Amino acid sequence: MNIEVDHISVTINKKCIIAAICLTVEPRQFVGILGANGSGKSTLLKSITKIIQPDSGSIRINDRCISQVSYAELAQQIAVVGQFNSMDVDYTVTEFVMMGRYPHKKKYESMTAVDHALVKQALHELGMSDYANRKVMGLSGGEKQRIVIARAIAQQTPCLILDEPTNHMDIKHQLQLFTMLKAMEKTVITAIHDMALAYNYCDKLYALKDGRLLLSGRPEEVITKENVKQLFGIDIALLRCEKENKVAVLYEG
Ligand SMILES: Nc1ncnc2c1ncn2[C@@H]1O[C@H](COP(=O)(O)OP(=O)(O)OP(=O)(O)O)[C@@H](O)[C@H]1O
Repeated sequence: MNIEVDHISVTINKKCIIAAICLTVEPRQFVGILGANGSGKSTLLKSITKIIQPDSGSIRINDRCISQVSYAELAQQIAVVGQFNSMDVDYTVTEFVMMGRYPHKKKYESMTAVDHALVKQALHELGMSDYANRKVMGLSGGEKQRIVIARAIAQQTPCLILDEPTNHMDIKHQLQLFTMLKAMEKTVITAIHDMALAYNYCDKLYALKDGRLLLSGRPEEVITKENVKQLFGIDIALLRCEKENKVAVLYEG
């Protein structure tokens, strides 16, 4: 799936939240959105998923203007993991993840063996198989986050849009999640605060500052000492681990 965001701006209560943002996402590209708290990452992602209507500019999905794509159709194309997810439901984990199959169903259409298999597979991929019959309400923060992602995976869309998906997750599950997302070869757009994950997993990064696009490019072009100072006002050092072909980011304050 390709996504083209062309000069979108969002104003809320007369305050400019994002201004003239442009973004191009190629099919199966893994794109990270960086930026300090309040820089506009969620607002940008909500605009792409039609939760917020920009005041100006346009968004095209597979060369179609998003205003012409219905919510039902959008849900078959894009699965969303929001920053805050309502989990106050009296569902089992399986019932919750099964909601990811709704966009593919007509009214009153029953779930099939294929739907059940996809839910089972998604739970397996997130390491949540043993929790299938547990109640959502009793899960820990990290476990809840993993079933929200499992629901998005079960939705079987070509594109995933995630707002800080590693929230509440321990380091092992963060790494597993990004390794899994990368291996899926879907189109992925994710807001992300962890610069090492962004550096090591993303194909392309966009960096926002005060609602404006400050930088874009490959991780090694965007995450530099100078750029991070400009974006976050902190000094970093990049440590290269040649054997693993990975980069660690040391925050120097
Ligand atoms: N409905 C709203 N009313 C007023 N201000 C809003 C509203 N929605 C967002 N904002 C403001 O817009 C700015 C950008 O918010 P947004 O959630 O997009 O930032 P973010 O980059 O995702 O931040 P974070 O890293 O903290 O999640 C913030 O200053 C926020 O307070």
